[in-house]
Amino acid sequence: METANSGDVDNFKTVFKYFKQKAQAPCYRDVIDFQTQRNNMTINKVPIEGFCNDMGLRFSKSLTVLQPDSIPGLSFICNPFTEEGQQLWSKRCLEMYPLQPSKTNIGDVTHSNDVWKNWCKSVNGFASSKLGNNKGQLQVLKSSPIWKLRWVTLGYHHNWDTKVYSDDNVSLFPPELNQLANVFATAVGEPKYNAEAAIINYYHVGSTLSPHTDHSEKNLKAPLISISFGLPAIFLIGGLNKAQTPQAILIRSGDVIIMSEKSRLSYHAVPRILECDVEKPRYDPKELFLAHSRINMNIRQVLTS
Ligand SMILES: O=C(O)CCC(=O)C(=O)O
Ligand SMILES: [Fe+2]
Repeated sequence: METANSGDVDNFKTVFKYFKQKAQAPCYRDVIDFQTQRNNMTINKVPIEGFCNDMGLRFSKSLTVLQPDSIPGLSFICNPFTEEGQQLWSKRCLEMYPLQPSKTNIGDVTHSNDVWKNWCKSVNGFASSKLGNNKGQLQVLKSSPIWKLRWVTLGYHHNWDTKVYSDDNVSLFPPELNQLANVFATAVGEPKYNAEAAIINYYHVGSTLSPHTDHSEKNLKAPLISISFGLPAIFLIGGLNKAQTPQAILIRSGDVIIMSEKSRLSYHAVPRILECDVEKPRYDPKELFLAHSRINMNIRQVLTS
């Protein structure tokens, strides 16, 4: 049986370092791509009638939930969002969720709404000056305060030092995000799911998220729901200890991962954000941000009932 600590072997770290390396591009042959691979997995078509209004979801009748045999408890939904739906949620993550009463890594600057406005002003400047050069646009993005945004917490604010959620540190969870999380929770048989906390992670090419488990929630049975937009990423998921060699999964914009049962407490990480060619300059602030970044909404239920 697996224990929480099985000696000092850290096979997770080896795989993490392999995909993180900059010296040469890793080989992606063994990375699971749910868009093209359908062997050795359960495929569930789950009815979701009555749920989809205003949520930006593509399917009005059912969701296809993929559950690979090799990762017990993990469910994957290939981008269920419309193009407009992706824009809507990305806009919320950039314009709305970083404002008070959220907490962010860039503190009070964001509270005054200046960061986003400043970025919009720069992009409007591109349009009027016809700054049609991708390199130039990326340069401006990198020097904008928005580039420093790394995380936002919603609802029960995750305390990064104590790793404890407290009733003294909680704000209203966005109801529309709870509604969206509930669609995905229902699709894996958890219709009573109540989203009470979320970490929104912002990544750029070169950013990583180290191997960890999420176990601060009082309720360790309710699934973790993870929704991503923007650049693709490699996601690693292992077992209850770091000795288990993790599997690599390709996540694209709009993809949803639900970690329940055994995978709820499994080690996971993001070793690499994949760069994409930006063919043409962008003149929309959120489109330009997303052409060079990845946003992940990581949603949790904290309480037991
Ligand atoms: O960015 C991701 O895909 C995962 C984020 C995550 O694991 C977390 O926020 O705990
Ligand atoms: Fe996590």
